[in-house]
Amino acid sequence: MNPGRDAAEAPVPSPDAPYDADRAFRELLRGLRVWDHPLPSFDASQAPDAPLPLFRRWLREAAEAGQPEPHTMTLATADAAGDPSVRIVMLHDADERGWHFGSHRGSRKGRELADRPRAALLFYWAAVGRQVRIEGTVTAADPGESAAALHGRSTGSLAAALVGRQSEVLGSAAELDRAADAAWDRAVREPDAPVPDWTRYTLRAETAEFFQGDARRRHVRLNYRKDGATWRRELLWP
Ligand SMILES: Cc1cc2nc3c(=O)[nH]c(=O)nc-3n(C[C@H](O)[C@H](O)[C@H](O)COP(=O)(O)O)c2cc1C
Repeated sequence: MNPGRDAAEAPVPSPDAPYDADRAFRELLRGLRVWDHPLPSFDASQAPDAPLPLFRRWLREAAEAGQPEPHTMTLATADAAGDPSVRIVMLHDADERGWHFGSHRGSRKGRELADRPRAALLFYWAAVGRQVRIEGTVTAADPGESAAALHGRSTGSLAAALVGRQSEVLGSAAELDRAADAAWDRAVREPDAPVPDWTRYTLRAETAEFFQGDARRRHVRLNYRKDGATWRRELLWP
């Protein structure tokens, strides 16, 4: 194994020195890098008038560059007191109506969105050094559209939705095993099984920011802001 430059420069710990977990962790962090591989350039002056085509292009380029799971995104919501929470969800579609995802109405995020239908999405695609932030208002689709969207997805997605009770406290792993097995059997047997709690949500963007990372930290940030029927574009300091 080649120890590399960092290892060669690291002080050799005495065999009697106690293991310092804090220090080891800090050194691990310091040894990690971002933007240390060739990245695409981004000419913001050539960007389209609206964020959707650019988003679609960047997602495709992230997938082509080998970014694992580029269609997963961080969804931030807030409760009625304004306390934030985040989690990963899957992007089901992005079109003129907005960015679509699915979840349980009774989950923490579902309850937060019912109280306060505002959210932020974040995509980070390390393979291309790109980040996209989208903010806006979220609407819940009606039961018919939600059901159609769920039943158009895989058996695994239906089985996961059928398990239900998302974000409730789980009594034991065995309880989940039984529920998951029953849900899977039902999803196979009944591909149109109803899941009334499962909801398709759509975030209508009001701002969308595209960040292109650069090895020399000369990052490009292009922000789109909705202004009536059109989008305003502005560069931001990195
Ligand atoms: C890769 C990945 C994809 C996920 N996709 C979804 C999803 O599409 N919908 C969903 O409700 N939860 C999804 N989850 C689970 C959420 O991150 C989260 O644990 C769950 O929705 C409960 O969140 P909440 O308690 O904040 O409501 C996904 C998790 C991961 C790691």
